[in-house]
Amino acid sequence: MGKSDKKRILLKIGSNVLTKETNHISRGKIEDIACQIADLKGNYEFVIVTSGAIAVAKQFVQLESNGKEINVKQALASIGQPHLMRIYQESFRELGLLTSQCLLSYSDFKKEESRTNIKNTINVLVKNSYIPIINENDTVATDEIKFGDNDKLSALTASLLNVDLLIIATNTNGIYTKESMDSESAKTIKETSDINSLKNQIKSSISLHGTGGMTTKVEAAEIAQKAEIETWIVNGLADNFIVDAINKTSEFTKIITK
Ligand SMILES: Nc1ncnc2c1ncn2[C@@H]1O[C@H](COP(=O)(O)OP(=O)(O)O)[C@@H](O)[C@H]1O
Ligand SMILES: N[C@@H](CCC(=O)OP(=O)(O)O)C(=O)O
Repeated sequence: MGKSDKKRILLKIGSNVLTKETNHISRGKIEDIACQIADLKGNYEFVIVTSGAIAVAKQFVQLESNGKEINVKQALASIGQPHLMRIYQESFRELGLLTSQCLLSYSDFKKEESRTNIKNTINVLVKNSYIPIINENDTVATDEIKFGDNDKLSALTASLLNVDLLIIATNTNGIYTKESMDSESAKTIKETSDINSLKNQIKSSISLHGTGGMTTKVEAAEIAQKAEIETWIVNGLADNFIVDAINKTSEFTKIITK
């Protein structure tokens, strides 16, 4: 089953966007995303990779540890994921948008049969107007929680589905030049195809709920570029950030194909 005439966007939403940099998941942000998808659905179809399961659980539970931090995070993800999906489902349904959940792990991308199944399942969902909402299967995926690889997951999914565009929503106006990053007027790198030059601009800082920082986003862009997919790194904290990026009325980083 092939793609429709609509442009397919893989939208990755980071924990900081979903919490609007607080300790609580923001229903308002999820509603903002739903509104934009409803506005754009005539011309675009969306597949979402969302973080936030751990962040949503942390807001109402503290777990006794068995000594390994990673197991606590996995347990938190297991508690938070159904809550996260409930908020997506309720907010999207208000606007007539249908949602579904897919939990994936890296090993799934290594097996040809699993790759085919992921592709076919998502194509059936999208063809039937369901928006697949993907997260890492954190119960089995320890590396993901350690390295913040929902960025990588989004790039692998984008490549597998051969989407037209990968949008990574984070808490900055894209990638800033290294020297301007901590100043009042951080300067966004607007467009480049040069991944190595971007790697030189990265600082080691990571935001409140984030995991991989900008490093994993640039690595994701590299994976997408190899699959000839353009990546946009946009500020998901702003209202209407997808529509504004498409209309070129916001500042963000475009990593174009070679
Ligand atoms: N050159 C750069 N430009 C912008 N942000 C950068 C840069 N280098 C490092 N960062 C850090 O990357 C963070 C975004 O990644 P992360 O905290 O993992 O968020 P997310 O939850 O969206 O994945 C920014 O808040 C910033 O601290
Ligand atoms: N699977 C985890 C994702 C953690 C993660 O990668 O976070 P982020 O760096 O905000 O994309 C969760 O849902 O909490």
